[in-house]
Amino acid sequence: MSEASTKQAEIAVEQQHVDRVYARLDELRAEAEAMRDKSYEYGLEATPEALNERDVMLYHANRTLQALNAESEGLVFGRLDFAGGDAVHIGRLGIRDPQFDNLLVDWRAPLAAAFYQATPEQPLDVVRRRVIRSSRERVVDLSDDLLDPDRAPADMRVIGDGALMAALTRSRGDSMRNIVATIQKEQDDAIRAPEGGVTEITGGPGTGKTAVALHRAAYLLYREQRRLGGPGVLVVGPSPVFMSYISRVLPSMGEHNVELRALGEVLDGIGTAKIDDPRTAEIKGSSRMVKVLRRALRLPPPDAPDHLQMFYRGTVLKLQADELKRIRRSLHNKGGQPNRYRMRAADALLEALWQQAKQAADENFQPDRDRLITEIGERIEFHRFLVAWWPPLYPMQVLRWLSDPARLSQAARRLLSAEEVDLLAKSWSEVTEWTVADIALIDELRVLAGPPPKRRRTAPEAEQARRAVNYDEYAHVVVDESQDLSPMQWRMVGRRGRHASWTIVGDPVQSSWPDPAEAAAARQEALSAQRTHRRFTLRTNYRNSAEIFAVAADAVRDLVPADDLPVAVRTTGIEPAVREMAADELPQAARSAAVELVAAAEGTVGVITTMARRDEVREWLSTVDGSDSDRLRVVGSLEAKGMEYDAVVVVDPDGLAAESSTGRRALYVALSRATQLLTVLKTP
Ligand SMILES: Nc1ncnc2c1ncn2[C@@H]1O[C@H](COP(=O)(O)OP(=O)(O)OP(=O)(O)O)[C@@H](O)[C@H]1O
Repeated sequence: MSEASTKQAEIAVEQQHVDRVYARLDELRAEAEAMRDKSYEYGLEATPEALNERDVMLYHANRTLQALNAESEGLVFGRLDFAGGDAVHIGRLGIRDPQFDNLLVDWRAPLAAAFYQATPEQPLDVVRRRVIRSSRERVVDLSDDLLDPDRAPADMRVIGDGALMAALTRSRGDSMRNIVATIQKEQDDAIRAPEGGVTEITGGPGTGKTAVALHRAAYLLYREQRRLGGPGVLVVGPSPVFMSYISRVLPSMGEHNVELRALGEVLDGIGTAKIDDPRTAEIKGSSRMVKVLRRALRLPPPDAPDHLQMFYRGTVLKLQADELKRIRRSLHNKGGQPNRYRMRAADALLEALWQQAKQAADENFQPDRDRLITEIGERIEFHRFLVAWWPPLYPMQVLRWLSDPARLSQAARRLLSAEEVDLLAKSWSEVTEWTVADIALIDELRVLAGPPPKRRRTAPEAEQARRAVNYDEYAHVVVDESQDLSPMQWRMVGRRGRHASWTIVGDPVQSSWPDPAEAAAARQEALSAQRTHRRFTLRTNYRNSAEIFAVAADAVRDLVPADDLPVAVRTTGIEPAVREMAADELPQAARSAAVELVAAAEGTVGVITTMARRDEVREWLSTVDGSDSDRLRVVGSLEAKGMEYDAVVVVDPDGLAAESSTGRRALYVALSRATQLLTVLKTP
């Protein structure tokens, strides 16, 4: 038989199995729907037991339907043939036939582990590993690894090789795909690591850290459903664009129960993608800000009255500015959250008024302590004073007050330089939208100030149905691009995972945080409750062609040990184009490069430039064909974090390298985003 017809014959064999799986899937879907309908009938009987049973049925029916309805593309993607002659098919979920025999083994089940772990050196009883590629319900391609030729039966057919290479060469779409069919052993070790403690995964660009982190989340949800399912899993990443890029991976594996949040969206109720200039972001992210904010909360509010005067039974009682200051100080010195001791503040003022009254006592004025406290405490003008002098503190308002440089200088004494105070005050004086770095500060203030009185009561049932605002009981937290979290962001994320186990993914070489030691200390504090710490390093770059990665690596080669750079496995024979031109020719050159790459590449084209010039470059390209489609995107270097495009134009690499103290690393990130084609446009 020719090679092509052998392949067609094997495809037909697999197609038969895939058809059985889809037929069974239809049956199971019908069963789940019937169960859901039945659960509604139970509800009509309305005894507590019936309601309880209905909830359990409904929960199971909905979960099953959700899993069955998850994108069914590539449902069956693998097969293992064992030495004894048995074979199993591996897929995105587990499916049994009516006799309860395996039709499809979930990739996360122990039986499927060999699909990822078996190697020719350690075949784990596997003779042949087969990757099956489908388009909808049709099998279109196969690729085999013969792991143990000595034990293969004589008639075993082995088709092609290189499922991984084929997967890597395909153009990428708008969103990240799941990689279940081609997960590599070093990646699988990290995915299947035990749940508890901290699992840290490092590796250079394109080594699959994000893919691994997401597959690990899916794996843990499957294996530890009881522990993780209720409290939930939080995945934190750099930007909303990135979150949307990765958002389909988990649902495509049937997992919907995961909260994905960009760093600017961790706090409930506000979301932002706006990024400060590097210097301002650096100050806002520094752990010095904890003390600055603590002090800011101790300052009197901007319009606080500077004295309190009350007429009481013909006598004037007056608390002067110094006395009010002393009372404020002693209240704060007790520690704790100011919003929680508004009553204590009232008591302290009333006590001070009583001391005045006591001193003013004579034969005509014989005040009684309890009476005075009750009478003045109930007066409307006393309440008005209290609200102005010790108002409820709302985090965003407190931050906005710091746009006054005098006030900020007071809070930042000996912590921030005059230049730093100016930069911060300026950034907050122009606030139309908060920045990503502000969110961590607002969250810190929220915790330091304590909850302000509730403005509106929500109905108790509604409260129960939703997770609490700023929920912090996640059972597992995944942090992606962790090298870029500032100390303040570590505090914010750490707060949400106090009872959680962690998966932390990053690459120190790509870090844009200028003080790694400070960030490491904050991270250690966030994870201080964890005793187990396991590390995995991924060394193969699956994204870039070797030609592209060689150019990217040049940007940092003298900054880091060679061992910290991954190895790109795929060669294309296409060298990146590096073009030099006069500054005034740059707009036209950028347009031409974008047009060329849109025509040459099948998928997405990213144009990456400095944060400062991204709007300008967007303007240059606004007339290019495809600029209004999703295929062509212009982003600043920080917005490119974690992203990938089939073709990339890097505009002004020297500007990128000079834009901040970690600019060279930002350039490394920009140059390592392309899967197929890279064009670099330099000016002298
Ligand atoms: N085993 C694999 N099989 C197929 N594709 C893979 C595999 N591992 C990684 N990839 C692909 O390689 C690309 C890079 O993966 P990913 O974005 O997870 O890398 P990363 O380490 O997070 O990169 P960066 O640090 O640059 O953000 C993705 O397109 C991913 O789908």
